[in-house]
Amino acid sequence: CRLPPGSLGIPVIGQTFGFLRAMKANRAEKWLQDRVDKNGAVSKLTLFGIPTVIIHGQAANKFTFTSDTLLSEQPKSFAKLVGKRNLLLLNGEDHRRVRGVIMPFLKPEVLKQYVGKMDGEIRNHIDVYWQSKQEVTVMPLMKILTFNVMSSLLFGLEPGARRETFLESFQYVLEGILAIPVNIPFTVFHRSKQASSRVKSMIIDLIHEKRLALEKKEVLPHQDLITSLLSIHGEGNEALFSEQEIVENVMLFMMAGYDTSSSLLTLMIRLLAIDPAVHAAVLEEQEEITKSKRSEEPITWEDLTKMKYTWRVALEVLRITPPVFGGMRKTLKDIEFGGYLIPKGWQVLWAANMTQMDESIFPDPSKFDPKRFENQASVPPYSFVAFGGGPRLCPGNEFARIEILVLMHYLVTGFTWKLSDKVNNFTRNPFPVPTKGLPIRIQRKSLL
Ligand code: HEM
Repeated sequence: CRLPPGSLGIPVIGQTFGFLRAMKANRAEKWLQDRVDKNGAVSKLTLFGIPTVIIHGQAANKFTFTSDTLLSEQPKSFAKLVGKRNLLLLNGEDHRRVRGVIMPFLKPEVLKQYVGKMDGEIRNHIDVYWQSKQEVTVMPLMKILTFNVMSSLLFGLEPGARRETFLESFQYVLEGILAIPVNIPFTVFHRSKQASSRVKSMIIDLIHEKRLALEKKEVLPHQDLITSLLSIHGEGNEALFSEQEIVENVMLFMMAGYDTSSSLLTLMIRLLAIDPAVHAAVLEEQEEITKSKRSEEPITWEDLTKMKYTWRVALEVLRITPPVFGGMRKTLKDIEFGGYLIPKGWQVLWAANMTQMDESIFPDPSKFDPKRFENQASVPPYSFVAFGGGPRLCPGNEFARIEILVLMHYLVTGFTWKLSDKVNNFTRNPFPVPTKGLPIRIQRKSLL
C-alpha cells in the first residue's frame, strides 16, 4: 500500500495555521473540501505536529468510530489538566469498563426521573436572566444554564456561592485546553492548571460529602452521577471507581457537555429568530403541550416524547452546524484505508460536516429541512455524526435532548425575540461562537 496523496508541508507545523485560520473564519469545511477536490477522498497533511490523514463519508466514519486500531487522541493539555484516567483517554477494555459503569446513569429510563429537576433549573434560569429584560446575549446565558443544569443533575452541586466559585475556576480550566501546555507563571496554561487544582479539590469535597450522606442513608444511590459512582461495588464489595477516576470523569463530563450543549442551544435560538416557518411549527407543537397542562405544572417525560418536531429542528441544526467540528484518532499500528497506508503513530481526522453536507446522502444539503429526520431509520448509518458513533457515541445525547426541549418549550411559549445585530455570523474556537455572543431583543408574551 502507498501513502495517501497530499503534502505534509513544513515538518511539525505543516498546515496547522491554515486550518486554524479557516476554523476561526468559519471556512474550515471549505478548506477541507478544497483538499478533497485537489487530492481525492483520502489525503495527508500535518496538523498539530503530527502527520494526519483526512477521510470522510459513511465508510470512513464507520472505520474511525469502530476500528480498535485507532485510539482517542486529544490535545496534550487535556491530559495535563484533567488526568489520564477518564473515559475520553481510555481505550479498549478500560474504556468499555468505565463506560459500562457510567452509562446506566445516563440512559433514558434513569434520566426520566430528572426531568422535573431540569424543569426547575430552567424556570429558575428564565426568572433570573430573561424575565424582566429587553435584551439578552444568548451565548453566555446558555453557558450559565448548561453549567447549572449539569452541576445540579449530574453532580448534585446545588445553587449557591460554591457553585459560582466552581464555574469561575472551571472556565479557566477550559481556556487551557487549547493553550500551549507549558506550565510557567503568567501563561494561560499556568492559570488553567491552578484552576484545575481548585476544581479537583472542590470535587473531592463533594465526593466526601456524598459518601457520608450515603453512609447515613440520607441520599438515594441514584441521586446524581457522583453518588451513583460511589454506590457501585464489585462482587467482593470493593469500590469500582477510585476517587481519582470519579474526579477526572466529573471534569470530563462537565467539559464535554458545556460548550457543546450551550452552542446548540444558541444556534437554535438564532435559527428560530431567522426562520419564521420553523418558529411557527415549533410554537404550535409547544403550545399543544401547554394546553394539555395546568399552569405551573412542570414538563414531564411524557411531554418530551411529544416534542418530535422541535427535536428534529435540533437535529437539523446539528447536521448543518455541528458543535463538534470533528476529532482526531491516532493509529496503534500500520493500517489501511481506501487502498492507502496510514502508518503507526499518524492521526486520522474525521469532520462531521464533510458527510453531513454530502448531497448524495442529504439532498440539497444547505437547505434547512427538519423533515429529513422524520423517519430516523432512513438516515443511513454513520452519516449523521454530530454525536459521533460506535463505542464512543456521545453518552450525554439524551441529557442534552432533555435540556434543549425543556428550554425551547419555555422560551417559545413565553417570549418572542429578534436578533439585535444585522451581522449574523459565527467563528469557531473550535465550537461555533456567534458574533458578539448573539445579542437578541426579547419580549415577554403575556405583556404583548
Ligand atoms: C449538543 C450537545 C452535544 C454534542 C453535539 C456532543 C457531541 C459529542 C461527540 C461528537 C462525541 C464523540 C467524540 C469522538 O468520538 O471523538 C462526544 C463524546 C462525549 N460526550 Fe458529548 N455532546 C453533547 C453533549 C454532551 C453532554 C451533555 C455530555 C455530558 C452529560 C457529554 C459527554 C460526552 C462524553 C463524556 C464523551 C466521550 C465519550 C467517550 O469517549 O466514550 N456530551 N460528544
